[in-house]
Amino acid sequence: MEDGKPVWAPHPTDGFQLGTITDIGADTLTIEPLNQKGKIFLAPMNQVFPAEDDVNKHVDDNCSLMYLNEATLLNNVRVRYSKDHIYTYVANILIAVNPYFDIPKLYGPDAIKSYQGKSLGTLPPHVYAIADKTYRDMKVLKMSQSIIVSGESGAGKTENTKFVLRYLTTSYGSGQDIDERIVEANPLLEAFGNAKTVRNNNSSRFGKFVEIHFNSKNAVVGGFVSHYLLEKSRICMQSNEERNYHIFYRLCAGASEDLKKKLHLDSPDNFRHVKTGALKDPLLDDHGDFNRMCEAMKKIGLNDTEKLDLFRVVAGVLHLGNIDFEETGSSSGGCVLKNQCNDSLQYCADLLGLDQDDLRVSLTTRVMLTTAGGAKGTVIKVPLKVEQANNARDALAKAVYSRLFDHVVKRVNQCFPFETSSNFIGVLDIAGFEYFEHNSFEQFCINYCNEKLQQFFNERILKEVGLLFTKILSGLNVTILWLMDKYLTFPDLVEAKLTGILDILDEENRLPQASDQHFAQAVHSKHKDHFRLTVPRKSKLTVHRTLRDDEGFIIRHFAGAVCYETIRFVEKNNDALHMSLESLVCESKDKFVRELFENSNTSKDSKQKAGKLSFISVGNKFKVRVTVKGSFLIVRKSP
Ligand SMILES: Nc1ncnc2c1ncn2[C@@H]1O[C@H](COP(=O)(O)OP(=O)(O)OP(=O)(O)O)[C@@H](O)[C@H]1O
Repeated sequence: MEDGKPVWAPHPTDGFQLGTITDIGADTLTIEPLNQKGKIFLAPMNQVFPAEDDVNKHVDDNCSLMYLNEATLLNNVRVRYSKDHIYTYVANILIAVNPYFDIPKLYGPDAIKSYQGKSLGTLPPHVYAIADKTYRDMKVLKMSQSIIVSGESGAGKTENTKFVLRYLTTSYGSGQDIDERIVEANPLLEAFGNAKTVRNNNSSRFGKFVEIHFNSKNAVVGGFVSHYLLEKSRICMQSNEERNYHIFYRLCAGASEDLKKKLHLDSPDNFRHVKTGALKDPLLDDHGDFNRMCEAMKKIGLNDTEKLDLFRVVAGVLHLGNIDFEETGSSSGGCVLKNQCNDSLQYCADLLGLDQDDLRVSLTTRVMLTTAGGAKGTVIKVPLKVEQANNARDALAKAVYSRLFDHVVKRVNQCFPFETSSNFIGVLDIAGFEYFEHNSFEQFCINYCNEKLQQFFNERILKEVGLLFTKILSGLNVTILWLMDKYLTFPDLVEAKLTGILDILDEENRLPQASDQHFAQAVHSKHKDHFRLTVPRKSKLTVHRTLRDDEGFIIRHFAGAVCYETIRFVEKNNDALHMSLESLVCESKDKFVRELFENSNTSKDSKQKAGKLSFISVGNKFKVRVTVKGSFLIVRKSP
């Protein structure tokens, strides 16, 4: 840092502020802010960085800055964002800042045309440039390529994913129906898999990997969508300012009177599974979105019967949620349906093709086969307590809706079939990093996936840079030492066999007296001195400091520390549906519902046969291995 020249020094809210150094201490520097003369402050020496000569000038590529440090990189992105240049390169990685408004002409047909066949850097940074580079790499290298879109929730991942798909199908499509279908599949997927959250009115609550397939002449021939881990807990419960999946509200708002009558639908206020969250949002147009979704369904080739099948099951889940139980008061314990729920039971049973009485019995009892004593293999019906029946009802709702979502994705895939393909371009868009005042199992799973992706990113980039350095420095006697311990400690905390948080939780689920408190205690005792884990009372926020050690834990993620409240972790980690309910839906009179549960292997599970409510771990389904080749796109929320 040169004498008298401006530097970037830490700022409590803005990240960094410009100032000059007025004094130098042993470990600190005295800084005088440029815009607040005389208001000097001390800053740690390693957090003060040299500034560019002209801080208002910006460059397309962060690598072209004279000084490369956190402050200059951020400032460049900020200056560009203020001029509506939302994209910035870091070599062949693209940073995108969410503008939250439509920037005129940024994505129009002319823009698409202008980026076709152009090398990265020829034109201003753009998501189209990344898409085109990926396409050219696929063509030249004759290898499939992938783009990873990463960023916190609401950063713009899904929007940019859609721009990539639109660009590739428009530029390199075969000009047939299929190009449009690949793009039009999104409104349908989003209707069933997206929801309003505190951070994003259209938040993806599932991960997807969209492949666009090309023939030997490098023209689009079809597509394929893989989906991961729909957030099931949302189907039965949402926090105050959030909503359930869009489709529930859209159907209530947009269905014709005739359809509403058929499905016994009225306002969402009348359905337990949707009324817990925010019902109305002035920015959401459920009626209009219903019509847009129906239009998209038509474009991708869904007929009226298929549409009705989907809507029928959605309505069935809504009515199921309205079934309530009360104690029988008899000595055998158990519960019965409340009288006022008989209509809901009937509607749910009719819409899902179930026998009303069978549904009633399956919700309030579970079937067990005796395994010891008396006549082994005798079927007995065990009455459920109110809480157990509530859990059974919610487990059924989650199972039916998630099977429906699987079907939607499968049906979407049938809309752009291809017989053979030479290569594909894949775009990975997973639910983004989340951090709220209260964070639960859902945030833990989502953030874990994001952490894995970040880890892959770090390893890949460091490896590439390492190889480059090794090449440059070969011949010189230099050892390259990578300080990666901070990244490497994450997997053993979460994934390690037996001692990782996911295995500790599974172990808890298997205990006869499983409890959230015991789980949290086990996490702390097994990772007492782990760099990434600490107890809630060490949080910087008062709200977390009130939690006891057995009520939560803090994980230091790559994107910041998050305090997880462990209440209901055990319950949320269990995906099992008891045998009576599973067999009931598997044998539905309704062909569509029956098919949703085809290949349902849980019904054949031996533990289920023994009559136990088996445990199916949700957390374990999140254990991921990311092995992708290709380009990166990092999206950021606007400052
Ligand atoms: N490039 C853009 N231009 C205009 N608006 C945008 C752009 N990117 C994002 N937005 C706005 O921001 C909202 C949130 O973006 P998006 O849904 O893509 O976020 P996300 O990163 O996928 O979030 P999540 O992880 O919650 O799914 C969009 O609904 C849109 O209104």
